Amino acid sequence: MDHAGYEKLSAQQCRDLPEECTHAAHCIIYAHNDDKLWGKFPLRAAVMMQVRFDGLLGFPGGLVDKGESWEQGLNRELQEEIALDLERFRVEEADHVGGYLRRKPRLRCYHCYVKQVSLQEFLSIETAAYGAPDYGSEVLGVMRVPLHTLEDGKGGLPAFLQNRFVGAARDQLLFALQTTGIMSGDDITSALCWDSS
Ligand SMILES: O=c1[nH]cnc2c1ncn2[C@@H]1O[C@H](COP(=O)(O)OP(=O)(O)O)[C@@H](O)[C@H]1O
Ligand SMILES: [Mn+2]
Ligand SMILES: [Mn+2]
Ligand SMILES: [Mn+2]
Repeated sequence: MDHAGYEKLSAQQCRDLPEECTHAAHCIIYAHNDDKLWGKFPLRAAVMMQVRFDGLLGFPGGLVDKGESWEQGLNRELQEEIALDLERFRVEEADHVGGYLRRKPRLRCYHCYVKQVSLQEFLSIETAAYGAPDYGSEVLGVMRVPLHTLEDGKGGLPAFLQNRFVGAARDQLLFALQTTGIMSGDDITSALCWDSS
């Protein structure tokens, strides 16, 4: 069991969930980034997160409505929240990497999708987000996750991970950073240093 009471499910296990399960789906959009902060600290990648209406950090996406497939619900939410150009960047079933299951107060699976784009495309998605229907209400800011660690061993990702995340978003971020190869397991463990200090 992951912390915060979620069970991590593989994509296949998600497909075996019972009928009564409700679903949410969120997407981790990222691009590899070879730039360096001050020519020194590799930025590694651009990974999109948002400041939500509830003050917590999360990924774009949301509840899948009745009658929608997970992908239909997610693409609708991405259009609402970041004005994603679905002609160019529609999220597909193949982008589904698994889910986080909660049994209480109701059975609900929080599906995680990961979509890689080029840095150029990422920039176009970012700028379009300010024109999204939900921008300024449900979505109060679009940001990139700092993936570097400063010399003090705390600035950058360690400090960022001290923020308040919604639901399983923090687990999903760490899972995606590792499975995409953006960061090694060791890098991630050291970024969690703050938790142990
Ligand atoms: O980024 C995320 N990762 C995992 N779960 C999330 C994330 N954002 C929100 N959730 C969870 O999913 C539920 C529905 O998501 P959201 O608040 O985005 O719905 P909406 O966009 O349809 O209003 C939230 O109540 C929260 O528990
Ligand atoms: Mn919604
Ligand atoms: Mn929404
Ligand atoms: Mn949402």
